[in-house]
Order: sequence, then C-alpha cells, then structure tokens
Amino acid sequence: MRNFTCVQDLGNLKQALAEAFEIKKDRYQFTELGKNKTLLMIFFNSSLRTRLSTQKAAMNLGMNTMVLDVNQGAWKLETERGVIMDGDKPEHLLEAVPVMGCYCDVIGVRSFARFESKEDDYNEKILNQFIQYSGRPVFSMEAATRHPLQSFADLITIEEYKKTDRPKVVMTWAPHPKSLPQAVPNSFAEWMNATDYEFVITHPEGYELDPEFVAGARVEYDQKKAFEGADFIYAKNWSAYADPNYGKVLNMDRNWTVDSEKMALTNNAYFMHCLPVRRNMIVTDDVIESPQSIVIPEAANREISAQTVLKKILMGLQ
Ligand SMILES: CCC[C@H](NC(C)=O)C(=O)O
Ligand SMILES: NC(=O)OP(=O)(O)O
Repeated sequence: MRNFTCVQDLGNLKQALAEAFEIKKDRYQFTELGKNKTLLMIFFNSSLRTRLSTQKAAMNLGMNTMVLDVNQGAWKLETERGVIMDGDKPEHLLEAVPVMGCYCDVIGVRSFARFESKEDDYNEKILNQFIQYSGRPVFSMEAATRHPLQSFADLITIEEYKKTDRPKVVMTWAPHPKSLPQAVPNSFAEWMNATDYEFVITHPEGYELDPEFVAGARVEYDQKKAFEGADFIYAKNWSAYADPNYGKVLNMDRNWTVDSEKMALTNNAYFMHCLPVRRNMIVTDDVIESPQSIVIPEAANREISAQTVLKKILMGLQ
C-alpha cells in the first residue's frame, strides 16, 4: 500500500481486519520491518490520540519518529500558488513539502477542513499536495473530509464487541458549541457502508452529510426511532455541509444529547465516540461512564489501526 487516505486504500477489508487482529495478538512481532525507517508526523491541528497512538505504532515496528506542529515552531505556510508572499507567511508549502520528504521515509498529515472554501476542503487541497510533492508514502491523520485511522479503529472495536454478525450501528449527531469538520462522520459512514452491518444515520434537518459518504445508509430524523434496537451508538458532532450553511453551527439543541433514557431504547447498545468529547453536550456523564461505554477500548485500538496501516506501507517499501 502506497498512501492511506480512505477505506478503499486498504484493499480487502476482511484481510486488513485479520492483519489488525494478528498485530493485536503480538504488536512486537514486526520490529525489524521499520528498522532505519523514519516516520514524520505533521500536525496542522491539535491532537492527543492520533499523536500518541501513531507514534507508539511506529515504535512498535522499530521506526524512528519525528513530530512537527506546523503552527508552533515551523514557519507559517502559504498554501495558495501564485500568491505574492508579502504577508505573514515566509514559506510556501511547495518548498516545505519536498524538504520534509527529504528527512523521512513515511509522512502522516493532520489537516482539518478550514471552512474557507468547500471546494478546497472537499478536494483535499492540503493532503493532496503532500501526496503530490513529498516523494514519500502519505497517510491521513484526519484530513478535511475523512479520518480513516479513526474509522479503522472503530471497525476493529465493533468487530470485537458485536454479538451478532450484522449489528445495527447508529451514528447520531449531537450538539457542540464549535464548528466541527465532517471528516469523522464522513469516514465512519464510508467504513460502515463497506460492511454488511445495518447502518443508520440520525441528525436534525440541515445537517445532511455529503451524499457520496451517506451512500446507501438510512437517514432518520427522529433520533429516538433510530435508537430502537441499536447494538452500537456512535455519537459525533459535525457542522453543516449543505450550502449555504457549509461549516456553520445551525443549532445546539441539547435534546440531541445522548442520555440514559435514549440508550434504554436500544438493544443494550455499546456507546462509542472518537474523543475528545464534550460531556453533557454530546453525551451525559452517566452514559459515558456506564459499563456499555467502550470509548477507552475504542481509543486503544487507534494503536492497532495505525500499526496495521504503517506495516502495509512499510511492506510496500521493501
Ligand atoms: C477526532 C476529532 C477531531 C475533531 N474534534 C475537534 C474537537 O476538533 C473533529 O471533530 O473532527
Ligand atoms: N480521535 C482522535 O483522532 O483524537 P485526537 O484528535 O486527540 O487525535
């Protein structure tokens, strides 16, 4: 595998899951694979889980790691070609990217949607410049429209906890005070649609996601109806996608907060969230602290998804 930006890049999903569970049995069995190979992790945005789990995954494979927070320490980067650079950005991405590629063997990039241009965001303008100009394999650590390492970990977790072959998985919108990207819900939908699970998306009017990601999933505007019989509840906030409200917070209706009463409508469902989570906005304390909450094992599986992806990229460099 060269680059990893979406579920299709993994190839056979069942095979990739088998590789992930093999790694989970003994995560130190491939320490020679990454010897004298360097991972450069580039963050345009904050991170806890992705930063730590991906670095740990690389170390499990014997890799050296470097981490660059672009907006803290490096030069502010101009990303637009043709701009007269007489402002506050001393360096252009078109120099910085190939230079970074000189110092490493594999690059991970986190670059969230900026909500300045829907076209630039949904064309993955930043991520694709790393793929085009770095000369190295590139993987997404959450880009503008997807978060594949998260979704892979989510799928690993559901496969570990599911009690039936085809569980009912419900992704529910929940309120948040900031404009959050659609990357996590887009990606979760893309990965759920690649399985044979029963997958339902529930959100208020106005929060419809890009149909490319929704695909064949059922959309239910009645959250309680969607929760009925669910085996997994995956909660996440996202800002509006549809024009003219792209990137906007349309409502912060806490009637959409996931609470014990709604969880009681489910088939004793597990509660999932990618974290970080705003308690008592997205989910009540009782629910996220309940025995059905698997947000910590879900986060732990980020090391496994990252190590599986890095292993496949390193195999491609053999
Ligand atoms: C993993 C989640 C990252 C980001 N969350 C925040 C709070 O910015 C998001 O919603 O995409
Ligand atoms: N879930 C996730 O990617 O967390 P971070 O933003 O903390 O990396």
